[in-house]
Amino acid sequence: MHRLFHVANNTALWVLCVSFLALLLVWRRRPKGLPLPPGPPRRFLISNISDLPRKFSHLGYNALCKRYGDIVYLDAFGMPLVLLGTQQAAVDLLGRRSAKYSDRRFSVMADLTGFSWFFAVNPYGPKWRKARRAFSETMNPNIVARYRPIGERAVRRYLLRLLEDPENYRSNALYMYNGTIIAVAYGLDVHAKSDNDKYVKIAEKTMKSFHEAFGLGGNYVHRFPILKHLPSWFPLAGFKRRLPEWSADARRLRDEPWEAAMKALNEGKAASSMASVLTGDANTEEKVSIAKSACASAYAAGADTMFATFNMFVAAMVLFPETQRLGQAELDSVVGRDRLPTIRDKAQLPYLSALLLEVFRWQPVVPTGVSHLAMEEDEYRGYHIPRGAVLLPNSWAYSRDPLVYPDPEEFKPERYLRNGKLYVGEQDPGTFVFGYGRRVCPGRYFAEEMLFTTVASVLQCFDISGPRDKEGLPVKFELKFMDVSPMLPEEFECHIRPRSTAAESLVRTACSEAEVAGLE
Ligand code: HEM
Repeated sequence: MHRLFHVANNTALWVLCVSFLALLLVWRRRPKGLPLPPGPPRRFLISNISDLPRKFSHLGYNALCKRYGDIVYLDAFGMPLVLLGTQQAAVDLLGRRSAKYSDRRFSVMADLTGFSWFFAVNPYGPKWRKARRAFSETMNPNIVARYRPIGERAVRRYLLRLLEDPENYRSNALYMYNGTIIAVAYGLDVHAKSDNDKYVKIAEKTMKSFHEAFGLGGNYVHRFPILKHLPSWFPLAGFKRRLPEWSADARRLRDEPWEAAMKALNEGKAASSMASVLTGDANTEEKVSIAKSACASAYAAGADTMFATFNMFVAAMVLFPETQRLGQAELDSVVGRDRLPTIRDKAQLPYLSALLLEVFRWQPVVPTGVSHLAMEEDEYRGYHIPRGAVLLPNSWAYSRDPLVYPDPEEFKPERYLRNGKLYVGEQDPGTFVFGYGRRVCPGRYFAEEMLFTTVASVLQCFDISGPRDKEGLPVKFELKFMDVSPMLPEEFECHIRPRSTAAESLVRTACSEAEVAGLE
């Protein structure tokens, strides 16, 4: 009796197990009979929510890919997520099949706040296409050359600030990139004593609101758009109480600098800018709105990313002083010590060009890239990718591929050099740090020029060093990062001093406000 009960019990268990496995297989098989990519098992009610990393998601996603494979499937409360663990998978899908993967996740927050002028968050469609076209018209490699004087002037002012206020090198750098984008987008010259300074403040405040709205607070609404119907007094509806402030900020950044640019244009005082190019054609309400979107998007996507990259450069110079010395030696022999370098020197500065490439790779500032949405179902390496799946690249993981980048944690500009010449080949970090396909960063040409000018000018005139002990000797320190987007290094002890009295006087001469004002 006891034995019979045992057998019956075992049989029941087997039947249960087999049915469960069959169910699982049916569940994971999709229309074409293909399975979904592998991934951690989904849990009852919470699907894969507990598998999603809470912090530094590039590390968590990388760990999942190491465990399950190049592409990994997760279910976030019904939203399919596909992690792309290798650069090959990202290029194959987001790049080569970009016709299928150029959408963005619908953002209810963009509509609620009015941030839908930021075309980076727009779904793939006519609105995005028009804004992107307008943006690219004013940011292609030929046009970018027109903005060089703006970038050079901003860098010169920054050098002066480094001399006079080296402790605040970070906040001054942020001001430099903010001001540069405002000048490029609207032709408004921004410096502390000018009236235009207020546009930097508007832009900073607006981006704070943007991150609040699209970050943690607004996240629930992204996931469950139905929450937008909650009354504002409801406990989970804190985002609703903030909406008026976020919307006002979104409007201000889109409208106020644009209006100032139009006024300057009408008075014949405007410098060449994105606005001055786009306004020529902006003869309907729709075209004006597109032009405003393109200009404000430049600020929203451009200033923080350049600022973050510059901070990674400073950290690299502190941690790898030999590369700093080699960069300076190249500058001394090619540019000399009597003038500042410009982008026109780049072709003669292979080591410095390689150094900037290595900054992009060593710590990608958008480590998980920007997600793309599948516009139709697809098949990849025998797996089914459902329509509406969110595809997440992982630039950080690609930058750590030891087959492409041996010793990936080391900062080695020489990776990109052959016989003293720049040789990028398959190692080009630009193929992942700026994203993919139809959504690839349209500001990259400008970013590369501006960052090159900053890096070369700072190294020409200053020595950068890190923490020291009581005897003044360098001490080792561990670089830590802030879990923000774009990613930033945590603040660390950093000393920035002129390389010589000659370098100091070069900065003062080149940067005197009078000369700066007459640069154009
Ligand atoms: C080092 C600096 C920069 C980095 C690392 C960077 C990186 C990126 C990345 C990863 C994307 C997403 C691409 C994708 O969806 O696959 C992106 C998009 C974008 N970037 Fe950049 N970017 C930088 C500088 C800039 C600058 C200076 C501007 C403007 C002048 C800019 C404007 C944009 C815009 C407008 C988009 C949205 C494109 C779209 O959705 O169609 N970026 N960028």
